[in-house]
Amino acid sequence: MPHALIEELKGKLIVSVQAYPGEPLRTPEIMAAMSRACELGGAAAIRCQGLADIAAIKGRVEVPVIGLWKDGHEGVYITPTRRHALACVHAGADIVAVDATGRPRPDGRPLCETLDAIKEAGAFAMADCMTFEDIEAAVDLGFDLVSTTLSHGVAATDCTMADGPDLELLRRATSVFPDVPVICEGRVHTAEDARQAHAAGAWAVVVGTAITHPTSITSWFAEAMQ
Ligand SMILES: CC(=O)N[C@H](C=O)[C@@H](O)[C@H](O)[C@H](O)COP(=O)(O)O
Repeated sequence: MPHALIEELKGKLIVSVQAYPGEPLRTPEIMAAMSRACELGGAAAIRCQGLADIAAIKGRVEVPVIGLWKDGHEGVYITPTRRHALACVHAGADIVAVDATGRPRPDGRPLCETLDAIKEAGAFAMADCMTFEDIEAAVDLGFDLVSTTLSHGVAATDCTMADGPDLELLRRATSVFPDVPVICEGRVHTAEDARQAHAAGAWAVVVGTAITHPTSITSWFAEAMQ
């Protein structure tokens, strides 16, 4: 039986509030204001990037904060080491999201060390996965939540509105692990995508770009009028 904080997320929408390096909205104050706006709209948790954003958002919303730290942009870059994960906990993350793929980690240390450190620090751990095998391994290790986050392997901002979530991976994971909180994340671009992910058994659905990345959303509309 998952902890009450994870249980509270069941059937809910989580919003990912992130701006990328060099973008106009990339300041903690703006990310915190946007997070509060999403909370008012019904977000059951906020997923966010970077220590300053985690701290600012934690101070602004009541709902749980899923924190991560992106360091680099190739290979394992989402909370790549134990040090990054502990810093996210200390910044205020209730749940820490980490890259849980089998790819080499920058410090050469095993993923289980990061997981243990998060748990010892009193937080929960979310496994950002690429494949079904990643999900299996993360369940075996004892992650509190597993997610389809990395299944497409391309930057969220490089997608078009027509790209949808990986429902096939989601369905396989929820049928093999019916008791594990499996999160659908990545390319949930429409309310219909979210409905389908929910119907496919997602414990919760994370929406980022389609709610909180106005540059991408604007380009989708502009391109539709070409
Ligand atoms: C692949 C990667 O680095 N994903 C990141 C993880 O935090 C974010 O850039 C995404 O916005 C997030 O996963 C939500 O996905 P979408 O923006 O597609 O709703």
